[in-house]
Amino acid sequence: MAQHPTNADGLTLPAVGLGTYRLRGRDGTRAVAQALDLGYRLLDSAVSYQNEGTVGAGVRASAVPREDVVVTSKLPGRYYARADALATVEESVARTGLDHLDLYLLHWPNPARDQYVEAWTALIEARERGLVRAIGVSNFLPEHLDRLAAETGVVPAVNQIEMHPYFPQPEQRAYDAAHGIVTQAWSPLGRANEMLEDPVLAGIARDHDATVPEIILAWHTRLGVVPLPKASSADRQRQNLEAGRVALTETDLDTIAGLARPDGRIADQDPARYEEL
Ligand SMILES: NC(=O)C1=CN([C@@H]2O[C@H](COP(=O)(O)OP(=O)(O)OC[C@H]3O[C@@H](n4cnc5c(N)ncnc54)[C@H](OP(=O)(O)O)[C@@H]3O)[C@@H](O)[C@H]2O)C=CC1
Ligand SMILES: O=C(O)C(=O)[C@@H](O)[C@H](O)C(=O)CO
Repeated sequence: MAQHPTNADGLTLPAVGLGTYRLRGRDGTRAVAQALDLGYRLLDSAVSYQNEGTVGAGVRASAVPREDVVVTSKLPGRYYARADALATVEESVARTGLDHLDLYLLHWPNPARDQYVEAWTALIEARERGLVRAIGVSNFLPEHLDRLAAETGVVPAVNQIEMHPYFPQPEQRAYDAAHGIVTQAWSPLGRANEMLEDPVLAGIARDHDATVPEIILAWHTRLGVVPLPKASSADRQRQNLEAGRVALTETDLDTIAGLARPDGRIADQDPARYEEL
């Protein structure tokens, strides 16, 4: 499977990860363990998903060695004060039942509260203490990333953003690439909205004898982005993991670029204004 080496944190990410929003409880644990046994090596959780325990249990239940798995969680904005942030990272580690987490992200910049630099310094400390191996952010815009670099000198390893054919985010991706930040895509399948019925994508899928989700995830991979599709069943998990086998043409890429919509977000969550605590 293709690898996307990140910056100085030294983490190596696989081409596709597993989203876990709404995977909870015993079914969630089974879905996570099944995904690992099918070949997934990157799991995306968050304090807000209330499933770090489920994800950790899935890691322990699978046959895959712990050190081969990149387990991710995210810090919610209500814990951005330094002491809260460090205690929350410790709680995340404890909830997973693992020795450490591999990647920990600030979930949203929440710029009106102006606490994300303080939270970032806490994540730097958490990394120094060995609680997490690598640190990054999610939903950060260039102005937020510029501040982290200017005020702490530490550039995030990862920026996890909404990205799918209706909202392809070329400027943010270019910024991330120019600064050595790996872009991960959340809701890469548009959370199974009408995009999965898009006639243009369906046409490309027919040309490649593939499904629309495979075309979409192959597009992410081709653009150097790590998509994090959430899927429960083995069939969908396998399909998504293997999507990179589809070799899109330059014409396909141009056609998909034409699907971008000015209001293409799946919800009203512009990180310049949106707050999630
Ligand atoms: N950082 C952030 O702010 C955010 C991060 N995320 C992360 O990104 C992950 C993915 O985003 P999410 O919002 O879950 O949405 P996705 O775009 O991953 O879509 C998930 C939906 O697509 C369905 N699906 C998955 N694979 C297929 C397939 N091959 N064919 C048909 N349908 C399919 C799933 O079905 P089923 O339910 O049957 O599995 C589910 O209904 C999250 O789980 C979370 O980890 C998400 C939102 C915000
Ligand atoms: O799922 C996440 O990671 C989020 O950040 C949430 O905002 C999610 O996108 C959502 O829809 C909450 O209503």
